Amino acid sequence: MNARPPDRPRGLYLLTPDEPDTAQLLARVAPVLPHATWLQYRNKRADAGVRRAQLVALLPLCRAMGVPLIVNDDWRLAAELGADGAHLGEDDGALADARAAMPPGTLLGASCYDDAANAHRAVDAGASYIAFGAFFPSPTKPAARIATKALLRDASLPPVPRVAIGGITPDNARQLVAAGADLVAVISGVFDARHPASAARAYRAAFDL
Ligand SMILES: Cc1ncc(COP(=O)(O)OP(=O)(O)O)c(N)n1
Ligand SMILES: Cc1nc(C(=O)O)sc1CCOP(=O)(O)O
Ligand SMILES: [Mg+2]
Repeated sequence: MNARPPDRPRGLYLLTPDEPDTAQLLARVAPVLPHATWLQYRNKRADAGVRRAQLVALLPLCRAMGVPLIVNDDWRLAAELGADGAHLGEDDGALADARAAMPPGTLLGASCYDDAANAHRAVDAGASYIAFGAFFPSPTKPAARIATKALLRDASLPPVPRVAIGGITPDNARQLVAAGADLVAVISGVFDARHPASAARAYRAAFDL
């Protein structure tokens, strides 16, 4: 039995592509944003100045659409710019430091990869959601560890939203939702699609939203 609290966020957790041009980034994000529950700003190639400028540009768009904006890797930048959250992986610093420094209610996500023990540690340190993956081979991160759906079904996981990531397509999303994913986190399945807005809508449909 996998009873899901009714107040948990659900749907598409969209991550931005490594787009170097800020105007182009906005042009790519704007049409898909109405279908996203959360947006994560992630750019692994841009320097600090570009990342800051891109976040400053994305914030009003997200505010206008009512979509929380979460910053990958850098909780200090998230706090400084007043973003809605930060997402930290194993190389991104201590969750407890981020939780202590960020305003109450700020979203704080933790990459837990393929291990439920990471999720317990993360929530103990202040994470407000947990992410597992990769569930399928990821075009964006081909070397990602592979996670199994049993993780999402684990009844002993802490009671916070469960995010699935890695190679998720509109077609394979339903099996993760059925296993217990509250959100599916996606880059290439939306931004490399021929019709990104249609693809984003299709993920929502996997949740019957
Ligand atoms: C929702 C979500 N889940 C996992 C990740 C991966 O974080 P990390 O392992 O730190 O890798 P990078 O994204 O920084 O390359 C994520 N960003 N978001
Ligand atoms: C950023 C990231 N983290 C992963 C993990 O397993 O922790 S997989 C991944 C890439 C997600 O992109 P796509 O939707 O294109 O596969
Ligand atoms: Mg990271």
